[in-house]
Amino acid sequence: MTAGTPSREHPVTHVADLPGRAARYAEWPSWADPAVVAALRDCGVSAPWAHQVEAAAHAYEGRHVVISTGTASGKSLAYQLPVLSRLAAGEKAKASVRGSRVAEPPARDAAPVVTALYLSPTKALGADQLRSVSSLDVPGVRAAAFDGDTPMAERDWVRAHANWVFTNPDMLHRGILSAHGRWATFFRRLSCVVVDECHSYRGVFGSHVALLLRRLRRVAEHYGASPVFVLASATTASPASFASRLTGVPCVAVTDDASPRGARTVALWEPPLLEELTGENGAPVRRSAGAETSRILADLVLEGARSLAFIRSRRGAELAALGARRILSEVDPALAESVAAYRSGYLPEERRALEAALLSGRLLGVATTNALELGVDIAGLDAVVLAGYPGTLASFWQQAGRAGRSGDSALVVFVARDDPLDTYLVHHPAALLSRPVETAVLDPANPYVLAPQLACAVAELPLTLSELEVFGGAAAQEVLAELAEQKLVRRRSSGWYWTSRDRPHAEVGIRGTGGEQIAVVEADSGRMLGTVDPGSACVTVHPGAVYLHQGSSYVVDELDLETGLALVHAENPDWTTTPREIVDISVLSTQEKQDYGGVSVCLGEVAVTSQVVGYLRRRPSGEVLDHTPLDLPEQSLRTRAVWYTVSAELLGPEEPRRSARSAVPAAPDVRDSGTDGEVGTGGHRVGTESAGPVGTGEEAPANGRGPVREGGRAPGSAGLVPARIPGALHAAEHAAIGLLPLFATCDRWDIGGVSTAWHEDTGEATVFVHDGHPGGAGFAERGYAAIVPWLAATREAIVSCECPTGCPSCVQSPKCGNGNEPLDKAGAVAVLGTVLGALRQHGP
Ligand SMILES: Nc1ncnc2c1ncn2[C@@H]1O[C@H](COP(=O)(O)OP(=O)(O)OP(=O)(O)O)[C@@H](O)[C@H]1O
Repeated sequence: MTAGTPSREHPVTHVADLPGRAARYAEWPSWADPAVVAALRDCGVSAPWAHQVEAAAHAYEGRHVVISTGTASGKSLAYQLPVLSRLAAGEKAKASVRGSRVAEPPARDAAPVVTALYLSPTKALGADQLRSVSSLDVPGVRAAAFDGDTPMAERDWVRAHANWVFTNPDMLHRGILSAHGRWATFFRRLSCVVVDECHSYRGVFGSHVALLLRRLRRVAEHYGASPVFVLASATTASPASFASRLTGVPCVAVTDDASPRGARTVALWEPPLLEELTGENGAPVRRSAGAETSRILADLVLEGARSLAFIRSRRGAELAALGARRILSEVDPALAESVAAYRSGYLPEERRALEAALLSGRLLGVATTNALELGVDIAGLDAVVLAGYPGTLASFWQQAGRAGRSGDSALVVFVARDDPLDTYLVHHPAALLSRPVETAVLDPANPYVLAPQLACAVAELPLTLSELEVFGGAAAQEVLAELAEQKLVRRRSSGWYWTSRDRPHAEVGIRGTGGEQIAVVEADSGRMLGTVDPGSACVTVHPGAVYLHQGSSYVVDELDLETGLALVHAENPDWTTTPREIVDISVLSTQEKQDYGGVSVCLGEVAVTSQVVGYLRRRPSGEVLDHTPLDLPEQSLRTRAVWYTVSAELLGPEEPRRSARSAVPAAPDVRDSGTDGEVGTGGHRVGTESAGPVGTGEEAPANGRGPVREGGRAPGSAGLVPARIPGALHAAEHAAIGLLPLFATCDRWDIGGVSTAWHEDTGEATVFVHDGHPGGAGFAERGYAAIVPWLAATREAIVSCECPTGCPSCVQSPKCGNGNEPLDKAGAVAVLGTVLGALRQHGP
C-alpha cells in the first residue's frame, strides 16, 4: 500500500489486524414457509446464519425484536423470513378455506389476509429493499411501495391489495395515518412492522418517529391489530433499550453476529506535510486527504482490488474519482474507465447502473459519499478507504464493513483530514478502534415534538385518558391542556377531541428541515443534472461555484432560491471554489434570566443567521487566486437558546490594568471565528463525534495551553489575559454542546453554539447553546434547568481528559465551522470553574 509513497514519507501511523471469523449456520426453522425457503435458496442462501434464525424466531413468535449486527450481516433476511412466511401462510390458509385444492397463486387483486409494513429512513433505501423482496417472487406476496413517487393511479391498488407496503416515516405520517380510514383493511390485518436502519432515528427526527410509531400502534389497535415490531440496526450500544424507547414496546435484542467475516487490516494514515507549500499565515499544510485518497484508490485499482473510497462531501467524492482517473489514465487510459463517483443527488437510474457495475467488477474503484453506507447491498470488497472520520463510530464501522470477503483478507485505510480531530484519531488508535459504538439519543417526551404529534394523534382518533401513558403520561396531559387552551382540541369526559375539519398533518414536519430541493440544470440543454438540499444551496451552488457531476465540471451562472433552480454551464477551470460563510446569533427575547454575581444564565429566543458572503478560487495546490464577494440572502433559523454571560472582572486577572470594559473587546473578534454554524439546519451535517467522556471525578490537572494563572487573580476569577478569552469560551462552548445530551436527551446534532468575548445583545462575554431546529425543540430549556450539573459535567469531562491541549474527547468539535480554532483547554476549565463558583455561591 505504501509502495507509491516516497521513502522519506511515513504516512502509516498504526496498523491493526482484525481477525476474520467463520460463519455459524442454523437450520431453516420448521415454521418457515417452504416457498420462502426455496426462493431464498434460489438467491444463493443455502442456510441461514444463526443470528438470522434467532431474530426471525422472535418476530415469528410475536416478540418485538431488534437485530443489531455488522454491515452486510444479512439483517434483511432476518425480517424477510418471518414476514414472508406469515404473508404466504395467510394466503394459503385463505385458499384452503375456499376449498381450492390446487395451490394457485392468489390473484393480484385479491384482498390481503395478513399485511406487513416496512419503514426505511429514505425512499432510496425502501426502493432497494422492495426490489430485493420482489425479486424473491414468493407466491401470494404482493409487495408495493407507497411513497411520494407512487403514482396516484396506483395508490388505490396498494391500499386495497398490497400485503407488504414499503414506505417511510414521512409518508406514514402524511399519507397513511392521516387517512387511516382508507387503510382500514390493511390495518385490520397488520401483523408486522419492520423498522429498518433504526439507528438513524435520532435527535428530533428520532423523537418524531418514536411518537409516529406510537400513533401507528394506536391506529392498528383501533382496527383490532397488534403488530410485532422487527427493527434492524447497525451495531450500536444498548440496542434493546434504544429500540424499546423508539417503539414504546419492550424489545429483545439479537447481537451475536454469526455471518462470516474476512480478516481485515486497518491502517491509519496521516498525509505528510508538504515542504513546498504553506497555508494561511504560513502554516504548514498536509497533502489533502482527498488527493491522498485518489492516489490510494488508483493504486488499489492497479492491483485489481475492488475498492470503495468514502469521502465526506459530494464534491470531494467527485474530485477523488477524477483524481484517481487522472492517475490511472497515465498508466493505461482504459483503466481510468474503471473508476467512478457515486453520491445522492444522482438520478436513481444512474445509481443503479453504478451499483451493478461495481458488483459485476466492471468498476473497480468508486469514490462515494455516505450514500453507499447504508442499505445498499454492496459488501465483500477488497478495500475501503475512508477520507476523514465519518462522524460516528457507528458510521466508521458501517463503512469499514463494506470490505472483507470470507476467506480473503481485506484492507481498510483511514486517511486523516488536516484537522485536529482526525489527527487525534490517527495518533490515538484506541479512540477509533477500541471504543464502544455510541447509542442514538431521542426523547419522545420532548414537549416541542409531543405537541404537534399529539395534535395529529387526536385528529386521527379521539384520545382517551387510558391512552395517555403511551404518549408520556403527565407530559402529554400538560401538552393537551395547552392544545385545548389554543382551541385545537376539546376536552370531554371521554377524552380529547379534534375540533377542526382540517387535519394538522401537513403542517407538521418530522425531519426538522423543510423546503423543496434545488434542481441543478444545464442551461443550454435543459438537462437536469441533480438536486441540492435547499439548506446548503448557497454553499454548494452559489454563482461562480464549480459544480461537479459524474466527473464533469460545471460552473454555476445563476442561483434562484425562489424557483428552486441553479443554472450551470459546462466548464472545466483549473481551480476549485470554497465558500466563505459567516454565522451570527442575536437575542430576540429573554424569557428567563438568573443573576449570580457577575455570571448570568438566560433562556430565550434567538435568531441564528448564516450567510455565504463570497468565495475563494484556489488552484489544486492550495494557492488562492482571489476572493469574490457574493450577495446572497441570509439563511436564518429562529430558535431557542440557553446562554451564560461572564463579566470581564470575573474573566480577567486580578486588578486589571485596563478597565474591564476595554480589556475584553481588545481580544480578537470571535463573532465569526467562534461559531459552530454548521448545525442542525439539515442537509449539511458533515461530521460528528460522540460526546466527550464524562470525567471520572478525579481532579487531574488540566495540562492546557499555557497554565491557568493561579497567582495574582481575584478569588473566583478565571485569571485570563484578554487574548486567551476567545479560545477559552470557544472550548467551553464545544464541550458544553458535547455534554448537553446527557441532560437534555437530545443528540448533539440537534444543537449548536456560538461563543464570543463580547456580544452586542448581552454586552459581555457570552456562550450560547441553541436548538438547531426552527422554533426550538426543548433542549435549551433542559440545559437551562440543569445548568449547574451540566456545566459541572462539562468541566469534569475536560479536566479528566489527559490530552494536553484539547482533543475530540474534550474541547474539539467535529462541526466547528471554524476548524476548531481558537481553543484554549486550560482557559475553558478556568472559565467553567469561575462560572460554577458564581452559580454555587449566589445560587438559590
Ligand atoms: N445466510 C446467508 N448466507 C449467505 N448469504 C447471505 C445470507 N444471508 C444474507 N446473505 C447475503 O448477504 C448480503 C448482505 O445482506 P443484507 O443486505 O441483508 O445485509 P444487511 O445486514 O442488511 O446489510 P447493511 O449493513 O448494508 O444494512 C446479501 O447479498 C444477502 O443475499
